[in-house]
Amino acid sequence: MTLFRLGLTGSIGMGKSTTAGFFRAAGLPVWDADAAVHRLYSAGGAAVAPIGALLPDAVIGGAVSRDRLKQALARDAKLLPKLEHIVHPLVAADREAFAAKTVTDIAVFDIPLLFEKGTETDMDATLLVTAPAALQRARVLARPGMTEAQFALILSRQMPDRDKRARATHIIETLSLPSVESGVTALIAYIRGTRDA
Ligand SMILES: CC(C)(COP(=O)(O)OP(=O)(O)OC[C@H]1O[C@@H](n2cnc3c(N)ncnc32)[C@H](O)[C@@H]1O)[C@@H](O)C(=O)NCCC(=O)NCCS
Ligand SMILES: Nc1ncnc2c1ncn2[C@@H]1O[C@H](COP(=O)(O)OP(=O)(O)OP(=O)(O)O)[C@@H](O)[C@H]1O
Repeated sequence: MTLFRLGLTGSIGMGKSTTAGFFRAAGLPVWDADAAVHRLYSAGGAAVAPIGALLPDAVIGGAVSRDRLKQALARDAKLLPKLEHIVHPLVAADREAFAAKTVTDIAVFDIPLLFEKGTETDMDATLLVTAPAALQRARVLARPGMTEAQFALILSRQMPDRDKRARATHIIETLSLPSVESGVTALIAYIRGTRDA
C-alpha cells in the first residue's frame, strides 16, 4: 500500500506540536519541517555551504546563524526568495528521504507554512489545528519573552486562520488534550476506513 501523507498545519500557538505528539503516541511517524531546517542549518548540514556562498556573514562556526539571517532579511527584501530557492529543495529532499524509509500506512508531515507555500499539493489530505483567537492569544503570550507587538507581527505574516480553515481537508479544535486525542484517533480510523473501502 502506498504511503498516505497527512499534512499537519496551524498558525502560531494553535497546537501543532501537541497534536503531532498524539499521532506519534498512536504509532505514526511524524516529519517536522522546522526540525529539518534546523538540521540543514547546523554544522555539516546541506544548507550551510550554499547559504555561505550567498551570505558569508550568515555562517558562524560552520553553522547558519538564524540571528544573522534575520538581520540580513531585515536589510534586504529581495533576500527571502533567494534563501527559499536554496532551502526549499533541501527541505523537500529531506521529506522524501523520510517518506522513502517509512513503513507505516500513514505518515504525518508537520509543516507550519503548508498552505502559505503550496506544499499541500504534495499531501493526500491536510489537517488544520485551530482554536478561538482568544485562546491562541493567551497561549502565545504565556511564552517567556513573547510580546504583544511580536505576536501581532507574526500573525500579520501568517495566512489568516479563516483562510486555512477554508483550505483544510480536516480540522481539529485544540480546546483540550482529551478532545484532541480522540480527534486524532477518529481521524486515523477514518483515513484507514476510506483506504480499505
Ligand atoms: C527567517 C528565519 C531565519 C527565522 O528563524 P527563527 O528561528 O527566528 O524563527 P522560525 O523559523 O520559527 O520562523 C518564525 C516565523 O517566521 C515565518 N517564516 C519563516 N520562514 C518563512 C518564509 N520562508 N516565508 C514566510 N514566513 C516565514 C513563520 O511564520 C514563522 O512562524 C528562518 O525561519 C528561515 O531561515 N526561514 C527561511 C527558510 C524557510 O523558508 N523556512 C520555512 C520552512 S521550509
Ligand atoms: N489540545 C490542547 N489542550 C490544551 N492546551 C493545548 C492543546 N494544544 C496545545 N496546547 C497548549 O498550547 C500551547 C501551544 O501549543 P503547541 O506548542 O503545540 O503549538 P504550535 O502550533 O506547535 O506552536 P508554534 O506554531 O508556535 O510552534 C502550549 O502551551 C500547549 O501546551
